[in-house]
Amino acid sequence: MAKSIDVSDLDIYYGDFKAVEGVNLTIRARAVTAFIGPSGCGKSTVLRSLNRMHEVIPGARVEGKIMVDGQSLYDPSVDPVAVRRQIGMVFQRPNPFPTMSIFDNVLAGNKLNSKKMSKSDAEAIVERSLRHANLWDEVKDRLNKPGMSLSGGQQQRLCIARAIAVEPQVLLMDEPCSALDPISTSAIEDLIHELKSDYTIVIVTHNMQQAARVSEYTGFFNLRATGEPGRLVEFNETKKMFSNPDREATEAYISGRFG
Ligand SMILES: Nc1ncnc2c1ncn2[C@@H]1O[C@H](COP(=O)(O)OP(=O)(O)OP(=O)(O)O)[C@@H](O)[C@H]1O
Repeated sequence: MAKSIDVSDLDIYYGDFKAVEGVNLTIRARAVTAFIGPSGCGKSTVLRSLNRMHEVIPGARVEGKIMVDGQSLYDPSVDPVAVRRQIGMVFQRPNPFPTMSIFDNVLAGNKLNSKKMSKSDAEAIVERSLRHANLWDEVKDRLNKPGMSLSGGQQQRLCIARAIAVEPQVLLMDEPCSALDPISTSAIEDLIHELKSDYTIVIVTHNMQQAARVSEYTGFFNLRATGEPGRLVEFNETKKMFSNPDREATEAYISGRFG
């Protein structure tokens, strides 16, 4: 089941440094939400706070509230490892486990979660996840070859297969195409379109055309000045954001007048 996420009054710190201030937004289930904005405005920081990846950095902490389908993500009773299984992350650079086969890479998350499974269950999960990631036809005859033997675009789809093999409800993507060529980028964008019928997707991208192509909602983050915390300047439907944004600063950024 895809989930919605409600963020209120979110401040995020690295030690004493307040990196992000006062973020309020709702991420809809079964839709793609894009985060855009200039470098250093806190897009990745906010993204990482959505599955508690942020807190693995020493000194990093969050204030405010993040509710996932009505449950507080930062409640002391919530297990961060379980959160990261429900809310998966795909990173900028494809990061398959270098010593593992394609088959084992897909199952890596399931094994970490120490689910015992039969060979036939494992095969079914691998096939389903690779099909879902639009990679099955390209790799089905070489599942025992190393994950690293694939092209960059295939490796990124392998990482997406690994993320969805544990059946998360939300997929967070931090610039998933920035290390890929245009053809692989287009394959990932097609995949994002297909995945949104099952998942809630949040994508950080520097590419505004990509945000316009793949998302239904867009958040524009910005900094008032260097050293100030990042803020969410505007959150809107993507169509409106790119045609008639509410804020002057959004218009300036989208039209290339800064950033
Ligand atoms: N691990 C960290 N420790 C300390 N400060 C950090 C850390 N990661 C990010 N920051 C700081 O937090 C602020 C927001 O960074 P973040 O990476 O979230 O921005 P971003 O909008 O995703 O940038 P980019 O588009 O360049 O990736 C920046 O000032 C950055 O230097």
